[in-house]
Amino acid sequence: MTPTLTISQLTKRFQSVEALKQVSLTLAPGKRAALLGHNGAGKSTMMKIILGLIPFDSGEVTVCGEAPGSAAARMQVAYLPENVAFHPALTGEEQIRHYLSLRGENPRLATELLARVGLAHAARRRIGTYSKGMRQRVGLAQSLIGRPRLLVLDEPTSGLDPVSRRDFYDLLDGLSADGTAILLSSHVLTEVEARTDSILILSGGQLVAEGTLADLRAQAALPITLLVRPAEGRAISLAAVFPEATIGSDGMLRFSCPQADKLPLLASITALGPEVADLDVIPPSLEDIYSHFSRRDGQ
Ligand SMILES: Nc1ncnc2c1ncn2[C@@H]1O[C@H](COP(=O)(O)OP(=O)(O)OP(=O)(O)O)[C@@H](O)[C@H]1O
Repeated sequence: MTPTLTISQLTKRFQSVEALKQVSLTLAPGKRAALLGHNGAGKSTMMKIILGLIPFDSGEVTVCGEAPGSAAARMQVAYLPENVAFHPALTGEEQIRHYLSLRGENPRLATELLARVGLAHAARRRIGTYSKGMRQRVGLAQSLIGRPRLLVLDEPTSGLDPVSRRDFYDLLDGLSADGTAILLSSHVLTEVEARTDSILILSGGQLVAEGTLADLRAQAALPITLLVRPAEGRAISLAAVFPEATIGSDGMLRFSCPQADKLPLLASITALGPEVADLDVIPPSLEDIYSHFSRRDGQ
């Protein structure tokens, strides 16, 4: 299948700053990728290059096989900025009708687009009366004009409450099921963990990690944590058996062990039978994994 987005050995400099260094990635139709990275990692620069807003120094970028910024590529790509601004006096319907007309499409499609993003009930209300989540939906409806094959979303859920976030990702699921590829940046690691197909981590302009969360977890090989609750009155005797564990103020024994040692350690803990009241296995969180990769080049 031809990738929707291909980036190969992309490098971009701003005077002395190397904002992107030899970045390569592909995004297939219908795939949702999350772009993570510290402030200044190069996320916006990459998005601007994909949209054709700024030139790059070397490498290759194609959007549906076309050069970014070309008329053919622009027909296939849509962008939702983080803080999308609309004229407050326009209704949602007027806003979308206007942009449909600019794009040479039938303005009547506005009703369908607004219904698609769950705004049918408010289509004739002024945008000035909308909540932030509703404005994001207008932005998404606007970005769907012309059925783009690639959606570039800059922190699309920032400022949204958990329910609005979930609804927003539900919308993206529907679009990706229709074959739209989605590249979104976010700082909310837990939501991208559950709602995207792959995670891309930029650090200092380099793509330092790429894959599913399971891939990244395996690559990072971070230790897992085991939390053991001793049975009543057994904390001291249990701690004596496992000097490597630390005892928290809550009386729990905490183990940090490499993945490879997990099963043997579990076996030795469960072998103690009634000495142990409960046990939790806590894998490294996405934050742990993200920090691991982000720090690799000393950031
Ligand atoms: N027009 C510019 N002129 C000079 N330097 C720039 C310009 N645009 C970006 N940079 C630099 O390029 C690097 C990458 O910036 P970029 O905006 O892509 O980061 P980002 O990952 O989007 O950060 P944030 O999360 O803060 O938005 C930074 O060091 C930034 O200062």
